[in-house]
Amino acid sequence: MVLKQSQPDLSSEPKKRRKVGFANIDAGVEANECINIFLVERAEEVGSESSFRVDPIDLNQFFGDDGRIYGYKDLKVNVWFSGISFRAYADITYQSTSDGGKGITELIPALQKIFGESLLEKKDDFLQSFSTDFHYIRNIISNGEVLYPDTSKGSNGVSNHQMDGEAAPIEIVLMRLNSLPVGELYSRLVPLALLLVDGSSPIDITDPKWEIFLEVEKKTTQQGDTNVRLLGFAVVYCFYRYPDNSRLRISQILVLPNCQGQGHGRRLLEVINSVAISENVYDLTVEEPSDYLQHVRTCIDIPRLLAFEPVKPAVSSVASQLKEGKLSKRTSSIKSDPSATLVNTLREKLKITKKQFLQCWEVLIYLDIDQNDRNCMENYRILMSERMKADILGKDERKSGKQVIEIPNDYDHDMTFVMFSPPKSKDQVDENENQMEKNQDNQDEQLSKLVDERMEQIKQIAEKVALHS
Ligand SMILES: CC(=O)SCCNC(=O)CCNC(=O)[C@H](O)C(C)(C)COP(=O)(O)OP(=O)(O)OC[C@H]1O[C@@H](n2cnc3c(N)ncnc32)[C@H](O)[C@@H]1OP(=O)(O)O
Repeated sequence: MVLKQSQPDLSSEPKKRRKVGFANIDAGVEANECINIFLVERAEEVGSESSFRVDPIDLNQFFGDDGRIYGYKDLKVNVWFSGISFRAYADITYQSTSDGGKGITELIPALQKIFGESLLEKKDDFLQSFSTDFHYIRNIISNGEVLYPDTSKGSNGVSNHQMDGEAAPIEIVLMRLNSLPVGELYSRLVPLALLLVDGSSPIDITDPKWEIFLEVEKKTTQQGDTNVRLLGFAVVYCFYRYPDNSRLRISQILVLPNCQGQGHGRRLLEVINSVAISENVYDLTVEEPSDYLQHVRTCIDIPRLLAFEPVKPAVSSVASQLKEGKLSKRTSSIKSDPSATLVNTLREKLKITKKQFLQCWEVLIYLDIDQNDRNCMENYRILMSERMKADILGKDERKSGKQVIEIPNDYDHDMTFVMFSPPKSKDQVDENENQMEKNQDNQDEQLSKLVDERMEQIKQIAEKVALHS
């Protein structure tokens, strides 16, 4: 990487600081404001700010407690990340440095927290990596197990229709992470996970239970050479389940930012679903899915559920109750959950967990009702509200006297609830009831907002599913 100005000798800095006092305290600059990350696939793109710009979740988290960089005038950091070698190079420019009371932030160690050993020091080495590592991905996947396309044409439940009409064939290859070259590849991919997956951390690649699904695009050149480009990957852990089974958990899934929204994430998920079924694991879970991943996952699961014989009549029996009468006038709520038998069957056959099935269940009911029927939609909203309230409070809320109170926080005020069981003495109960009344209006408002958000999510999924069916 290049530091366009050499750093000053800091040995005389403490004296200077005393002289300027508080008047010139350096306000610093947010890392998010002065660092740009570009994903490039050719050496010629390096240096051009019109290259593909990555939109990281939050760069500030890698720069101290306040996310700010101190001691630079007109600092600009452009990081070039290669989609071929998965190496990085940082171009750092600034007018001058001076310690304005907060020191001078060391940039390289902070960038190394993100890019690790992938961050190359010399620009020439980085530029060369485009040619030296041109077949990096091709060489690595040559030992992998090809899961897609399925040569037996759909027998594992994954359709191969995506290949039709595509300029280049797509492959999904499964590999163990504890083999040396694959582990090294994963280490080079970690920066993408750190930048794009909220709260992610690198995994222990020596554990033999980690596997990686690599999705690639293969292009044959006019000279007959095959070029392989990585589109995305998913890291999956296989847990032991007593006594003789296992569970699969998707820990990280990522499609390269310049390839997102083109169906690659969906394809990866479909292949992992099919592996879970063919290996007959107990179930397939996803570790803290992001909202968008959850959206894509539900869009995939809805058609799978609709095609599964026992689901339709079970959904219709709940939906039919929404079609008649007014739910607001009922004294008791309707039984809207699917039966335990159905939940269990779906887990056994499709490997869908109960939690995920319940998410899909609400969409399935929505799809079964007439969305132009106002009465029906009002009933559906009441049902959703009851379900969400029960979810937050727990099903035996009244029996246990559990309550939800709103707690302010620095992040998302709307979404913070704390559940507590009130104390038993009379005074305490009275005080508690006062508190409850005070909170009641606010709670109803909060719940109504949550229901609105959920209804919007459901609507979007329903529209997508209708579009793809
Ligand atoms: C456990 C974790 O790792 S959580 C973190 C997840 N990863 C990240 O957030 C990293 C950054 N994001 C990504 O890498 C990607 O965006 C992913 C992995 C989340 C999704 O992959 P993508 O390739 O972008 O998604 P893909 O193109 O396959 O699907 C996109 C669209 O197809 C729709 N779709 C997919 N399958 C279906 C289907 N069967 N029926 C209807 N719609 C469908 C989706 O709803 C979505 O539509 P929309 O965006 O227009 O609403």
